[in-house]
Amino acid sequence: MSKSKNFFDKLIKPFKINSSKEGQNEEDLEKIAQQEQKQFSFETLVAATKDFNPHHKLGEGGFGPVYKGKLDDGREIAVKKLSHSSNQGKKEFQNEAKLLARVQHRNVVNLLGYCAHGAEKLLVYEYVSNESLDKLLFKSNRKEELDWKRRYEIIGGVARGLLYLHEDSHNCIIHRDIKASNILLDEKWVPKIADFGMARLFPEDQTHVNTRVAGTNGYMAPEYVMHGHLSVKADVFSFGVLILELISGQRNSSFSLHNLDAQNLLDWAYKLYKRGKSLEIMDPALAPSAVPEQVAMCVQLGLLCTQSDPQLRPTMSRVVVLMSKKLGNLEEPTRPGIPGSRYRRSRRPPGFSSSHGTSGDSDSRTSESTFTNTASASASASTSALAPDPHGKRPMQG
Ligand SMILES: Nc1ncnc2c1ncn2[C@@H]1O[C@H](COP(=O)(O)OP(=O)(O)OP(=O)(O)O)[C@@H](O)[C@H]1O
Repeated sequence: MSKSKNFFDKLIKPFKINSSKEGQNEEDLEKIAQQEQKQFSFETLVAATKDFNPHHKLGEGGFGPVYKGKLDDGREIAVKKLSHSSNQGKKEFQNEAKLLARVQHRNVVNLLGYCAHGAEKLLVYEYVSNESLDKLLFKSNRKEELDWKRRYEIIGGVARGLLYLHEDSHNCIIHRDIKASNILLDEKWVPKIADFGMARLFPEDQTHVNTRVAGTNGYMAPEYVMHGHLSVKADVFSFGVLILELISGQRNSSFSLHNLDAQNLLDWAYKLYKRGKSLEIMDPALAPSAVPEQVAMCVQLGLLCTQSDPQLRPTMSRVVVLMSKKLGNLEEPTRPGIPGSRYRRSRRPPGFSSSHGTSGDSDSRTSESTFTNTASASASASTSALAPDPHGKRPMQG
């Protein structure tokens, strides 16, 4: 072989496809293309979860069971098997999931991809290792681990995640179900908002109002419960409830303090605030770590976010600005709205019963009985001029 031929061969070697490896390369390209599409094969998910082994089950929410899994490349994942109640077609599901997989933020659980296999629809999320906030805040004896610094950072992180969903993601996403159990914490206690975009994956059809995605006890903005008015301000309200829960360590939906002249957590916070005693709302577990000025500012912020009039509530961008500012510049909150409870699809005849109070209901999905005008409110949420997009894609204009 001549010198120049040798030189030429060396030059093109990296670009040459060895015929014996040609098939392999094609496979690799296919794999890359699949990853780009964010599509997972069903077999991959079966292998990752050991055939959806019950031991791998992390829990079961309103949309179906969630399994922990491990991909071949070592990544840990959480696979949500959507229950068959989603009546969305395969193509539509794939399109929506593909869009949602583009939503990427440090404070939002990353949707790695999806899988549509026969009737099965699955979502593949990054695995978030440190429990959901409700388990730490309300249920465990690990409450002390949530010192003030962590709680303050959680408030800030959720605010930034929501701001991203409302204003900075490709399509504006109204979450509709901000609550402690939808905030997951990673190993560094970074909060991540879970379950965003579910309204897009469980669309309402002509005959059914999918009230599952409508919200949860004690977190729902009154105008949404009563009149079906859906806007980003409904999320702001739920965020405000979350702030007050983080400070008090009390669940709003099951708030009870004897001898207190208050109907619910928000009412109690407002009364204390008016008397200049905001700090009395504080979870005793916070006593050693609290920074009083920050706690007082956050109580005020929680109250601003839960004001009855949605117009008066700050946008999430304002919340983020307020949190980064020097303390003491907040406006006076007006009276909080009465939070509503979840309402669900019901087979009962209209007018059977009505309740949307906050008393005694827990955050679990057992309150099937709540129904009536609120269901029609949800229906109007999908047609209301204030809610131009029933799937929570766009915020209320103006
Ligand atoms: N990405 C994830 N990483 C780790 N655990 C997760 C992840 N997603 C969900 N989980 C866990 O799986 C369980 C079920 O979650 P899911 O979001 O389906 O329901 P939920 O939050 O309990 O209720 P809801 O449907 O009302 O939101 C919960 O314990 C949750 O903490």
